[in-house]
Amino acid sequence: MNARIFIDGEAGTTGLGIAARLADHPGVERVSLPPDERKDPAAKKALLASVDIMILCLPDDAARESVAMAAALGDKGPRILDASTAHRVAPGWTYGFPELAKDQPEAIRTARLVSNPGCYATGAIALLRPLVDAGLARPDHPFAINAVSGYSGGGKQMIADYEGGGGPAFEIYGLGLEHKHVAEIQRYGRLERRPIFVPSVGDFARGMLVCAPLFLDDLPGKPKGADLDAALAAHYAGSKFVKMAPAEAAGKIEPQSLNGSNVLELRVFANEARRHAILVAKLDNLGKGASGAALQNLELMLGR
Ligand SMILES: NC(=O)C1=CN([C@@H]2O[C@H](COP(=O)(O)OP(=O)(O)OC[C@H]3O[C@@H](n4cnc5c(N)ncnc54)[C@H](OP(=O)(O)O)[C@@H]3O)[C@@H](O)[C@H]2O)C=CC1
Ligand SMILES: CC(=O)N[C@@H](CCC(=O)OP(=O)(O)O)C(=O)O
Repeated sequence: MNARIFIDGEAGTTGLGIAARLADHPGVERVSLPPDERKDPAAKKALLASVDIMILCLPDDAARESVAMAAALGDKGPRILDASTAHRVAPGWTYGFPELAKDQPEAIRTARLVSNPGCYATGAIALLRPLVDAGLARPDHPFAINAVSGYSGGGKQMIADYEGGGGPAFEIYGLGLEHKHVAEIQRYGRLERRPIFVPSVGDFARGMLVCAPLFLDDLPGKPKGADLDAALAAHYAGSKFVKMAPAEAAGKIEPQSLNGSNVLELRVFANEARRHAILVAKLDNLGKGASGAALQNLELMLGR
């Protein structure tokens, strides 16, 4: 029997991306509300009782409302995959980054409530968690992370601003040091110390780079760049979507080459003479950073 899937927020950037990925998807029947009822709580409530999995692609407050609506149905309510920030570090929710640890795919497969990771958080956790797990970085290491995203990361409003000619070529933001992704980076990166996170956005639609600079002599055992590369390679050996890539000799990297895919590439740029390294993650913010990751989680929730 086909699984009945409802995308709440299907008219938004992430929702449209998931809907496109689910078109003609085997074993899945997508159910929708008529456009004029998509924000009508009564219509939503009536639909939920007949849905197997609800995917939330909503602003945080609306996501919380939909979760409460499903919870009111008890066991008859759908399982939930939430793409918003609302539940990523909430008790009872399973973090939907299957590559986090060996047992994470099974945890996602059996969970009722799964949170889809943030786009920046995906890159940062992918780089840092294996180093902490391998003892190559202490959990209390003072990490700083900087990143750049395409403007689609800001959803419909930012897309409209940029495509209407209203966005700057480049801007750094989050300078209040309270970005919404820091909590999940800290929790799932296993970081005891809150990292400093500096995001930025550029005048291109999609694509993302997340960077973590490191002083190699500040790490336990004073590793070489190659040791960091080997630890990341060991963690992601056999992974379908997270891949190690060689650091470009030219010492530069652009953010858009993975657009349209669910691949996350990791690189270690190192200068052994200076004992400096920069870890770089590249992903499509709408792919492995949002809709692609959601599809990967949905497949696991469907037992595939
Ligand atoms: N864009 C990205 O790169 C990523 C986004 N996310 C997260 O996904 C979620 C959605 O983001 P994004 O797709 O970018 O946002 P958008 O602004 O593009 O889309 C949000 C959609 O939700 C709809 N909506 C708002 N309230 C309700 C409601 N009560 N019931 C039904 N629909 C509602 C909006 O309707 P209307 O069309 O009328 O405005 C809109 O279509 C957010 O929580 C975001 O943080 C996660 C990862 C990456
Ligand atoms: C460029 C831009 O504005 N990006 C968004 C993050 C993208 C996003 O929506 O992140 P979630 O996965 O947490 O939903 C921001 O910094 O708020």
